[in-house]
Amino acid sequence: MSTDDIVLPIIDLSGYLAPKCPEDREQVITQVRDASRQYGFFQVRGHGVPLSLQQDLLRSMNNLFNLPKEEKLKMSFLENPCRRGDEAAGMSLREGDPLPDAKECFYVAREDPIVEFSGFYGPNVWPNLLEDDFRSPVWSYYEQTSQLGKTIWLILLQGLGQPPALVENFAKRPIVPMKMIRYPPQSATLSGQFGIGAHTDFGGVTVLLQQPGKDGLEVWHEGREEWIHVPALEDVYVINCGDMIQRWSGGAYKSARHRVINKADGERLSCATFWHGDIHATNPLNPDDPNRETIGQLLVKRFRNQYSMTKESIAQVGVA
Ligand SMILES: O=C(O)CCC(=O)C(=O)O
Ligand SMILES: [Fe+2]
Repeated sequence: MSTDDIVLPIIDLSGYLAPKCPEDREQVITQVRDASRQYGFFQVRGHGVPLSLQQDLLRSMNNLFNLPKEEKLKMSFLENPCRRGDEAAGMSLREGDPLPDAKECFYVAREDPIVEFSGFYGPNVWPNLLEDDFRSPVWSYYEQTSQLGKTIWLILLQGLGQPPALVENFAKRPIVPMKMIRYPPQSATLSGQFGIGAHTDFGGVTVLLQQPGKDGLEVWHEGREEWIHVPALEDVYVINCGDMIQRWSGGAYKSARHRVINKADGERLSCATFWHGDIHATNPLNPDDPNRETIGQLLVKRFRNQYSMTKESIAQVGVA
């Protein structure tokens, strides 16, 4: 069952990005803090990512996903040392779910010339498409949503009374994977199969674009024990906090469970930019936290079974 009577707040970020008076910023900081406390999720407009770029991204995603299967297989993320590239439909099975997700995905992340730290840094793979049909718009979009992710971190820090300067160390060489997703029509999925099954996001801030008009995202509301339906609105981003933020904020900010059941007639596209932080960074939400666990260590713990990591590369990240 999902409910339509709770609406996730829509926060206008222009009050933070281009304040007319100091109170404008304070107001956004308070709104973001309250929503992250209550839901772990909120929506934003006035975010600074041009609508035309969002549209270019969606077009580029169609160009990619419409390539022949064999072409996509050549870019399989399973063969890539940095887990960049293509994840075919039906590859992702969460513990406890009877069936794998119906979605297919393509991953890009920050571009570094050599593979380092178990592949958390390294080069991307790009499909054989004209520059303007994929790489160029996707990269501009990546950069813009990375910037937005960093801004949200900044607001979250300030919401807990931390100085904004803390974000700089945290953002030195941020790990920011981006996942482009295509969901098949619900009629093409098996009974009991989700677009993406219920999960929390692992890390920091997620900046999610839903293809306008293609509803499907639902967020779990603990108090009501109901799924909140999040409509796919044009030029509105969905933002949520991952497990790392919940842990580092001492539970002040929630990492809420969510899932996708494609409610659109046809396919549905979405794109998630996951802004984690520098691999060596520790808790910026509470610099006095006695636990000095780094982002790299948390990432290894979570993904060591999925990535093919050698002992040496794990040691590099600083995990025994
Ligand atoms: O496609 C969506 O709306 C949500 C995707 C998501 O939750 C994820 O990729 O972690
Ligand atoms: Fe998610």
